[in-house]
Amino acid sequence: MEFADRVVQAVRRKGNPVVVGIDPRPEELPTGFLDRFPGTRTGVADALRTFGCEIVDVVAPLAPLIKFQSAFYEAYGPEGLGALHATVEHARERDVLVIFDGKRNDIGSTADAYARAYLGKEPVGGSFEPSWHADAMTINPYLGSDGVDPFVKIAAREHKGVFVLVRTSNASAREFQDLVCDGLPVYRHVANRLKAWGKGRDGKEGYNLLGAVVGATYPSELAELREALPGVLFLVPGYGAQGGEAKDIAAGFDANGQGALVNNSRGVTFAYKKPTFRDRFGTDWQRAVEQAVLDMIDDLAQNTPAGKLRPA
Ligand SMILES: O=c1ccn([C@@H]2O[C@H](COP(=O)(O)O)[C@@H](O)[C@H]2O)c(=O)[nH]1
Repeated sequence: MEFADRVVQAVRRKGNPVVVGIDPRPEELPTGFLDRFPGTRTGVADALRTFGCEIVDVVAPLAPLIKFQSAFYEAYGPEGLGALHATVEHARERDVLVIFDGKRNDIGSTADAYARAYLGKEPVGGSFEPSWHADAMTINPYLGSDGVDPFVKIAAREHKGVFVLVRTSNASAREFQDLVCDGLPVYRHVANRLKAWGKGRDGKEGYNLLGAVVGATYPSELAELREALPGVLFLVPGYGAQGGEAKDIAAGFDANGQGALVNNSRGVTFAYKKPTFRDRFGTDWQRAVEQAVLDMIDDLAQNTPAGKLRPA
Protein backbone atom coordinates (compact mmCIF):
# COMPACT_ATOMS: atom_id res chain seq x y z
CA MET A 1 0.00 0.00 0.00
CA GLU A 2 1.17 3.55 -0.73
CA PHE A 3 2.67 5.49 2.22
CA ALA A 4 0.03 8.25 2.21
CA ASP A 5 -2.76 5.65 2.21
CA ARG A 6 -1.10 3.82 5.12
CA VAL A 7 -0.96 7.13 7.01
CA VAL A 8 -4.57 8.11 6.33
CA GLN A 9 -5.80 4.64 7.30
CA ALA A 10 -3.64 4.45 10.44
CA VAL A 11 -4.89 7.88 11.54
CA ARG A 12 -8.47 6.76 10.93
CA ARG A 13 -7.95 3.44 12.74
CA LYS A 14 -6.35 5.01 15.82
CA GLY A 15 -8.72 7.99 15.69
CA ASN A 16 -6.08 10.69 16.04
CA PRO A 17 -3.18 12.36 14.14
CA VAL A 18 -0.54 12.19 16.87
CA VAL A 19 3.12 11.68 16.01
CA VAL A 20 5.19 10.85 19.07
CA GLY A 21 8.69 12.20 18.67
CA ILE A 22 11.52 10.22 20.24
CA ASP A 23 14.44 12.61 20.83
CA PRO A 24 16.25 10.92 23.73
CA ARG A 25 18.45 13.22 25.76
CA PRO A 26 20.47 11.19 28.28
CA GLU A 27 20.50 14.04 30.80
CA GLU A 28 16.69 14.11 30.82
CA LEU A 29 16.10 10.41 31.37
CA PRO A 30 14.07 9.58 34.48
CA THR A 31 16.03 9.58 37.75
CA GLY A 32 18.18 6.47 38.11
CA PHE A 33 17.55 5.29 34.53
CA LEU A 34 21.13 5.86 33.31
CA ASP A 35 22.58 4.29 36.49
CA ARG A 36 21.28 0.90 35.37
CA PHE A 37 23.83 0.93 32.50
CA PRO A 38 27.64 1.02 32.44
CA GLY A 39 29.12 4.51 32.23
CA THR A 40 30.46 3.96 28.74
CA ARG A 41 29.35 5.00 25.25
CA THR A 42 27.86 1.54 24.80
CA GLY A 43 26.11 1.88 28.15
CA VAL A 44 24.52 5.22 27.22
CA ALA A 45 23.48 3.84 23.82
CA ASP A 46 21.90 0.84 25.57
CA ALA A 47 20.02 3.22 27.86
CA LEU A 48 18.72 5.17 24.83
CA ARG A 49 17.61 1.92 23.19
CA THR A 50 15.88 0.66 26.33
CA PHE A 51 14.17 3.99 26.98
CA GLY A 52 13.09 4.35 23.32
CA CYS A 53 11.70 0.80 23.18
CA GLU A 54 9.74 1.36 26.39
CA ILE A 55 8.30 4.59 24.94
CA VAL A 56 7.33 2.66 21.80
CA ASP A 57 5.56 0.00 23.89
CA VAL A 58 3.52 2.66 25.69
CA VAL A 59 2.60 4.83 22.70
CA ALA A 60 2.19 2.33 19.84
CA PRO A 61 -1.35 1.27 20.86
CA LEU A 62 -2.39 4.96 20.88
CA ALA A 63 -0.52 6.93 18.22
CA PRO A 64 -0.37 6.15 14.49
CA LEU A 65 3.18 7.45 13.94
CA ILE A 66 6.53 7.77 15.70
CA LYS A 67 9.23 10.18 14.56
CA PHE A 68 12.82 9.44 15.49
CA GLN A 69 15.18 12.41 15.70
CA SER A 70 18.46 11.03 14.39
CA ALA A 71 20.63 13.77 15.96
CA PHE A 72 20.26 12.45 19.50
CA TYR A 73 21.38 8.98 18.43
CA GLU A 74 24.19 10.21 16.15
CA ALA A 75 25.61 11.98 19.21
CA TYR A 76 26.65 8.54 20.51
CA GLY A 77 28.39 7.48 17.30
CA PRO A 78 28.02 3.96 15.91
CA GLU A 79 26.64 2.72 19.24
CA GLY A 80 23.98 5.44 19.12
CA LEU A 81 23.06 4.57 15.54
CA GLY A 82 22.80 0.92 16.61
CA ALA A 83 20.35 2.01 19.32
CA LEU A 84 18.32 3.96 16.76
CA HIS A 85 18.25 0.99 14.40
CA ALA A 86 17.11 -1.40 17.14
CA THR A 87 14.40 1.00 18.33
CA VAL A 88 13.10 1.52 14.78
CA GLU A 89 12.92 -2.28 14.35
CA HIS A 90 11.04 -2.50 17.66
CA ALA A 91 8.53 0.11 16.45
CA ARG A 92 8.00 -1.65 13.12
CA GLU A 93 6.82 -4.74 14.95
CA ARG A 94 4.15 -2.74 16.79
CA ASP A 95 1.72 -1.39 14.22
CA VAL A 96 3.12 2.11 14.09
CA LEU A 97 4.51 4.04 11.13
CA VAL A 98 8.06 5.35 11.44
CA ILE A 99 9.44 8.70 10.27
CA PHE A 100 13.21 9.10 10.21
CA ASP A 101 13.92 12.77 10.97
CA GLY A 102 17.38 13.56 9.67
CA LYS A 103 16.59 16.42 7.23
CA ARG A 104 18.97 14.94 4.70
CA ASN A 105 20.00 16.23 1.29
CA ASP A 106 22.94 16.98 -0.99
CA ILE A 107 23.82 17.12 -4.68
CA GLY A 108 21.77 14.69 -6.76
CA SER A 109 24.12 11.71 -6.69
CA THR A 110 24.64 11.96 -2.93
CA ALA A 111 20.93 12.60 -2.37
CA ASP A 112 20.37 9.35 -4.24
CA ALA A 113 22.67 7.57 -1.76
CA TYR A 114 20.74 9.06 1.19
CA ALA A 115 17.43 8.05 -0.38
CA ARG A 116 18.66 4.50 -0.95
CA ALA A 117 20.03 4.36 2.60
CA TYR A 118 16.85 5.33 4.42
CA LEU A 119 14.05 4.45 2.00
CA GLY A 120 15.54 1.94 -0.42
CA LYS A 121 17.71 -1.12 -0.57
CA GLU A 122 21.45 -1.70 -0.92
CA PRO A 123 23.26 -4.59 -2.61
CA VAL A 124 24.35 -7.13 -0.01
CA GLY A 125 25.92 -10.30 -1.38
CA GLY A 126 23.72 -11.42 -4.24
CA SER A 127 20.55 -9.55 -3.25
CA PHE A 128 19.20 -6.17 -2.18
CA GLU A 129 18.32 -5.43 1.44
CA PRO A 130 16.98 -2.37 3.25
CA SER A 131 19.43 -1.01 5.84
CA TRP A 132 16.82 1.09 7.64
CA HIS A 133 13.12 0.42 7.87
CA ALA A 134 11.63 3.90 7.97
CA ASP A 135 8.26 4.51 6.30
CA ALA A 136 9.23 8.11 5.57
CA MET A 137 12.02 10.62 6.08
CA THR A 138 12.47 14.38 6.28
CA ILE A 139 14.54 16.27 3.72
CA ASN A 140 15.85 19.78 3.16
CA PRO A 141 14.86 21.23 -0.25
CA TYR A 142 17.43 24.02 -0.48
CA LEU A 143 19.73 22.29 -2.94
CA GLY A 144 16.93 22.33 -5.52
CA SER A 145 15.22 19.72 -7.68
CA ASP A 146 18.21 17.46 -8.37
CA GLY A 147 18.51 16.94 -4.62
CA VAL A 148 14.81 16.16 -4.19
CA ASP A 149 14.10 13.98 -7.23
CA PRO A 150 16.03 10.88 -5.97
CA PHE A 151 14.00 10.84 -2.74
CA VAL A 152 10.72 11.06 -4.66
CA LYS A 153 11.78 8.39 -7.14
CA ILE A 154 12.94 5.91 -4.51
CA ALA A 155 9.99 6.65 -2.20
CA ALA A 156 7.60 5.96 -5.10
CA ARG A 157 9.35 2.69 -5.95
CA GLU A 158 9.40 1.50 -2.32
CA HIS A 159 5.95 2.85 -1.28
CA LYS A 160 7.56 5.23 1.19
CA GLY A 161 7.07 8.92 1.98
CA VAL A 162 9.13 12.11 2.09
CA PHE A 163 8.50 15.26 4.13
CA VAL A 164 10.09 18.43 2.74
CA LEU A 165 10.88 21.40 5.00
CA VAL A 166 8.53 24.14 3.82
CA ARG A 167 7.90 26.34 6.84
CA THR A 168 9.94 25.30 9.87
CA SER A 169 8.83 25.87 13.47
CA ASN A 170 11.99 27.55 14.80
CA ALA A 171 12.37 31.19 15.84
CA SER A 172 14.69 32.08 12.91
CA ALA A 173 12.45 30.48 10.28
CA ARG A 174 11.65 33.89 8.80
CA GLU A 175 15.33 34.73 8.19
CA PHE A 176 15.46 32.96 4.82
CA GLN A 177 12.03 31.43 4.36
CA ASP A 178 10.30 34.85 4.25
CA LEU A 179 12.69 36.46 1.76
CA VAL A 180 10.60 37.63 -1.20
CA CYS A 181 11.56 36.74 -4.73
CA ASP A 182 9.33 37.19 -7.81
CA GLY A 183 6.57 38.44 -5.50
CA LEU A 184 6.48 35.36 -3.28
CA PRO A 185 8.26 34.41 -0.06
CA VAL A 186 10.75 31.59 -0.42
CA TYR A 187 8.60 29.13 1.52
CA ARG A 188 5.80 29.64 -1.05
CA HIS A 189 8.25 28.90 -3.86
CA VAL A 190 9.17 25.68 -2.06
CA ALA A 191 5.44 24.89 -1.71
CA ASN A 192 4.91 25.46 -5.44
CA ARG A 193 7.86 23.23 -6.28
CA LEU A 194 6.58 20.58 -3.91
CA LYS A 195 3.36 20.38 -5.95
CA ALA A 196 5.40 19.88 -9.11
CA TRP A 197 7.75 17.32 -7.51
CA GLY A 198 4.82 15.25 -6.22
CA LYS A 199 2.77 15.36 -9.44
CA GLY A 200 1.22 12.00 -10.29
CA ARG A 201 2.18 10.49 -6.89
CA ASP A 202 -1.23 10.59 -5.18
CA GLY A 203 -2.50 7.59 -3.26
CA LYS A 204 -6.08 6.30 -3.28
CA GLU A 205 -7.01 8.36 -0.20
CA GLY A 206 -6.20 11.62 -2.00
CA TYR A 207 -2.83 12.33 -0.38
CA ASN A 208 0.59 12.43 -1.99
CA LEU A 209 3.78 10.59 -1.03
CA LEU A 210 5.46 14.00 -0.83
CA GLY A 211 4.48 15.79 2.39
CA ALA A 212 5.46 19.14 3.91
CA VAL A 213 6.93 20.08 7.28
CA VAL A 214 4.99 23.10 8.51
CA GLY A 215 5.47 24.39 12.04
CA ALA A 216 2.63 24.82 14.54
CA THR A 217 4.33 28.03 15.65
CA TYR A 218 3.32 29.87 12.44
CA PRO A 219 -0.49 29.47 12.36
CA SER A 220 -1.25 31.91 9.55
CA GLU A 221 1.35 30.34 7.23
CA LEU A 222 -0.04 26.91 8.17
CA ALA A 223 -3.54 28.00 7.11
CA GLU A 224 -2.21 29.61 3.93
CA LEU A 225 -0.23 26.47 3.03
CA ARG A 226 -3.22 24.17 3.66
CA GLU A 227 -5.13 26.20 1.04
CA ALA A 228 -2.20 26.12 -1.36
CA LEU A 229 -1.39 22.43 -0.91
CA PRO A 230 -4.53 20.27 -0.92
CA GLY A 231 -3.60 16.60 -0.97
CA VAL A 232 -0.27 17.22 0.78
CA LEU A 233 0.25 15.65 4.20
CA PHE A 234 1.61 18.12 6.74
CA LEU A 235 4.04 17.00 9.42
CA VAL A 236 3.51 19.65 12.10
CA PRO A 237 6.24 20.06 14.75
CA GLY A 238 6.15 22.79 17.38
CA TYR A 239 3.16 21.63 19.44
CA GLY A 240 3.95 21.58 23.18
CA ALA A 241 7.51 22.48 24.18
CA GLN A 242 7.87 25.08 21.39
CA GLY A 243 4.61 26.79 22.32
CA GLY A 244 2.29 25.72 19.49
CA GLU A 245 -1.27 25.00 20.61
CA ALA A 246 -4.10 22.96 19.12
CA LYS A 247 -5.98 26.09 18.03
CA ASP A 248 -2.88 27.13 16.03
CA ILE A 249 -2.94 23.85 14.12
CA ALA A 250 -6.67 23.64 13.40
CA ALA A 251 -6.38 25.17 9.93
CA GLY A 252 -3.84 22.56 8.88
CA PHE A 253 -6.48 19.81 8.60
CA ASP A 254 -8.84 19.05 5.76
CA ALA A 255 -12.62 18.96 6.19
CA ASN A 256 -12.50 15.29 7.26
CA GLY A 257 -9.97 15.93 10.04
CA GLN A 258 -7.16 14.42 7.97
CA GLY A 259 -4.03 15.90 6.39
CA ALA A 260 -2.07 17.11 9.42
CA LEU A 261 0.17 14.89 11.57
CA VAL A 262 1.02 16.64 14.81
CA ASN A 263 4.36 15.89 16.43
CA ASN A 264 5.18 16.17 20.12
CA SER A 265 8.61 15.01 21.30
CA ARG A 266 9.76 16.44 24.66
CA GLY A 267 6.18 16.95 25.86
CA VAL A 268 5.60 13.18 25.64
CA THR A 269 8.94 11.49 26.26
CA PHE A 270 9.82 13.65 29.24
CA ALA A 271 6.24 14.15 30.50
CA TYR A 272 7.23 12.74 33.87
CA LYS A 273 8.88 16.12 34.62
CA LYS A 274 5.56 18.00 34.62
CA PRO A 275 4.71 18.80 38.26
CA THR A 276 1.10 17.60 37.82
CA PHE A 277 2.22 14.25 36.43
CA ARG A 278 4.92 13.96 39.06
CA ASP A 279 2.25 14.36 41.73
CA ARG A 280 -0.09 11.90 40.05
CA PHE A 281 2.30 9.20 38.87
CA GLY A 282 5.43 9.55 41.03
CA THR A 283 8.27 7.53 39.49
CA ASP A 284 5.96 5.75 37.02
CA TRP A 285 7.26 7.69 34.01
CA GLN A 286 5.61 5.32 31.53
CA ARG A 287 2.21 6.27 32.95
CA ALA A 288 3.13 9.96 32.48
CA VAL A 289 4.04 9.25 28.83
CA GLU A 290 0.72 7.50 28.27
CA GLN A 291 -1.25 10.31 29.91
CA ALA A 292 0.58 12.95 27.86
CA VAL A 293 -0.46 11.17 24.64
CA LEU A 294 -4.06 10.76 25.85
CA ASP A 295 -4.21 14.46 26.80
CA MET A 296 -2.81 15.46 23.41
CA ILE A 297 -5.35 13.27 21.59
CA ASP A 298 -8.10 14.92 23.62
CA ASP A 299 -6.78 18.43 23.04
CA LEU A 300 -6.59 17.92 19.27
CA ALA A 301 -10.04 16.29 19.20
CA GLN A 302 -11.61 19.20 21.06
CA ASN A 303 -9.84 22.06 19.32
CA THR A 304 -9.20 20.92 15.75
CA PRO A 305 -11.08 19.06 12.99
CA ALA A 306 -9.22 15.91 14.14
CA GLY A 307 -12.24 15.48 16.46
CA LYS A 308 -14.01 14.03 13.39
CA LEU A 309 -11.69 11.03 13.52
CA ARG A 310 -13.11 9.90 16.85
CA PRO A 311 -15.61 7.07 16.75
CA ALA A 312 -19.13 8.47 17.43
O1 LIG B 1 10.52 22.79 11.68
C1 LIG B 1 10.85 21.84 12.38
C2 LIG B 1 11.31 20.64 11.87
C3 LIG B 1 11.61 19.62 12.72
N1 LIG B 1 11.49 19.74 14.06
C4 LIG B 1 11.82 18.58 14.92
O2 LIG B 1 10.62 18.16 15.59
C5 LIG B 1 10.91 17.82 16.94
C6 LIG B 1 10.21 18.78 17.88
O3 LIG B 1 10.50 18.46 19.21
P1 LIG B 1 9.69 19.06 20.46
O4 LIG B 1 10.37 18.48 21.64
O5 LIG B 1 8.27 18.61 20.33
O6 LIG B 1 9.82 20.54 20.38
C7 LIG B 1 12.42 17.83 17.06
O7 LIG B 1 12.90 16.55 16.72
C8 LIG B 1 12.85 18.83 16.00
O8 LIG B 1 14.15 18.56 15.52
C9 LIG B 1 11.04 20.91 14.57
O9 LIG B 1 10.89 21.09 15.80
N2 LIG B 1 10.72 21.93 13.72
